[in-house]
Amino acid sequence: MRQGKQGEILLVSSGDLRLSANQNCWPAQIEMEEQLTTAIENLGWKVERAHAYHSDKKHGFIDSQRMGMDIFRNIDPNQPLIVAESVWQYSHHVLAGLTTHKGPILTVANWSGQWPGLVGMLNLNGCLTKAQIPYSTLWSENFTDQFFIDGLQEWLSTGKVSYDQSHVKSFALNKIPLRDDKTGRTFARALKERKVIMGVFDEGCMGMYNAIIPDELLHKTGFFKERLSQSALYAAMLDVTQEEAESVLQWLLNKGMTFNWGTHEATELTRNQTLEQCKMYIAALRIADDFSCDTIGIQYQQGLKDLTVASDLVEGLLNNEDRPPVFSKSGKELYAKKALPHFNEVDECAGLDGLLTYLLWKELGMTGENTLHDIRWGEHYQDGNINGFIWLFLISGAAPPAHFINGYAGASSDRQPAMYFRLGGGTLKGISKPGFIVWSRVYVMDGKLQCDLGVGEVVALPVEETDRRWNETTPEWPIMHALLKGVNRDQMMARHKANHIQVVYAKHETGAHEACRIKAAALDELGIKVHFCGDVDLIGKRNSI
Ligand SMILES: C[C@H](O)[C@@H](O)[C@@H](O)C(=O)CO
Repeated sequence: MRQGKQGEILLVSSGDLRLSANQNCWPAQIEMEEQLTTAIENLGWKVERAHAYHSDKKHGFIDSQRMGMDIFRNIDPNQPLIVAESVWQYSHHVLAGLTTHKGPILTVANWSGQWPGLVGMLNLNGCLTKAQIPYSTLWSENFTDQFFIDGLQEWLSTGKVSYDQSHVKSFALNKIPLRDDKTGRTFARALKERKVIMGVFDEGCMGMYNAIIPDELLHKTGFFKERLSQSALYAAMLDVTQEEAESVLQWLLNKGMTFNWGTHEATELTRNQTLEQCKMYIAALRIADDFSCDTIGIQYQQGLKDLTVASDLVEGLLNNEDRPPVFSKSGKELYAKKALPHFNEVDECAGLDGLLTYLLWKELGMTGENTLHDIRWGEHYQDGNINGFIWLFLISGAAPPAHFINGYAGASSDRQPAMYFRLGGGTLKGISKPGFIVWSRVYVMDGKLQCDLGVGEVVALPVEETDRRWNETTPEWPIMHALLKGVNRDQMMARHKANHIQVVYAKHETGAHEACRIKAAALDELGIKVHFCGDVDLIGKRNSI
């Protein structure tokens, strides 16, 4: 073990498992580390990188759990340590080492949308929270702004950063109208009594320890996992006929959806890749039906990615009520006229939330199509109508067409970026329509299931601004421009315990507040500790939904 030096900060950076992603994103990491190092040195400290650049791999990320463990074995566990992120990373690469690290831990990301670095850091924060490892977290555009410097200074001198969390209100300590409370609780009691099945196609995705709900916690909510295998999904795909796949595709074409097909499999989306996705869509519904699943999650990123095309088109369709009909081998229509809520990247926290929301919204007489997005980035935006911090919610491939401006006709399928998705497959992409949403996140903290939720507004930005935001991030993925009511950027970043955020539309603003209160009561009834975030009208108009 290397003995730490006084006044020295250790720096580690976790990366992807995929060599192509690590190589592609490495220049952004170098730039970020240089800026971060300058900021730390300006405050009189030295920075020592705890692992070197690999000249053979052509990047300097930790790219496996074992590598992370070995690096942590060789450092002084009492030294202050920064995990610096500017790319999407697998948290388990560093989680093992961080579990035994005793010195102060700070996670830092650059405020950039270029690669999912903020997303990677938020995932690590969720994992550290679930693992009950103390940490602080900071973010910055160029590492010279006052918020960042003050936070860094505080961390260097006390080992902690304090945040303004005045936007958070405990559900338990606040009253909501009796009627909303009753509606939420009655719904939740019925769900818990019937019990529901969450079909998990290979648990755990890309090191997202935070996304796995321990069975002991989950069972208390009335949710139970059916552990399914992606091998079975692939086998079931082989059983789907070409005609069945063609009829799904034809249905989508009839709805006016655009497929940006080319011919070069390695870099372009092809018609064959889309048909393979249509087979996966049919196979997923058949397996879900075999096991009577109420919701399913396909992991894709490990295992299935080496065999077949991306699952995104499938995921977006499953999350939509109006979707191509699928029949069992005996001719029964499966999940007719219903969504089969899908949790991307087998994020079980999103699965619990997604199903509950879908069913509750139906009960309240609304359409409950919902999805998770990554919290990818955001910037202040101002024009004649809008003046606020507009988050860029983006997910790696799919959102339900019901969320998009012009539905299916506003949706397109673009080839998944080759550095993440070697075998291609298309996304289900569109621009989320303006309107009011309830946002939420279920997470594990202090050994308990907890949930943050609030009200937001999706805004329509001018085409050029949407395109600019897409071009600054990943233009192949679906986008939502969201304004979160009463929560500023730094409050959100300090508080949020996951890379993902769940979103569902309400009919109008008062309806969103009412639905948010009812959902909070339902979650509370399931035994989940609930926190309102930002401006949620706790008194509200009744019967506004
Ligand atoms: C393709 C990438 O790995 C994505 O899967 C990643 O950015 C995420 O979406 C993480 O939630």
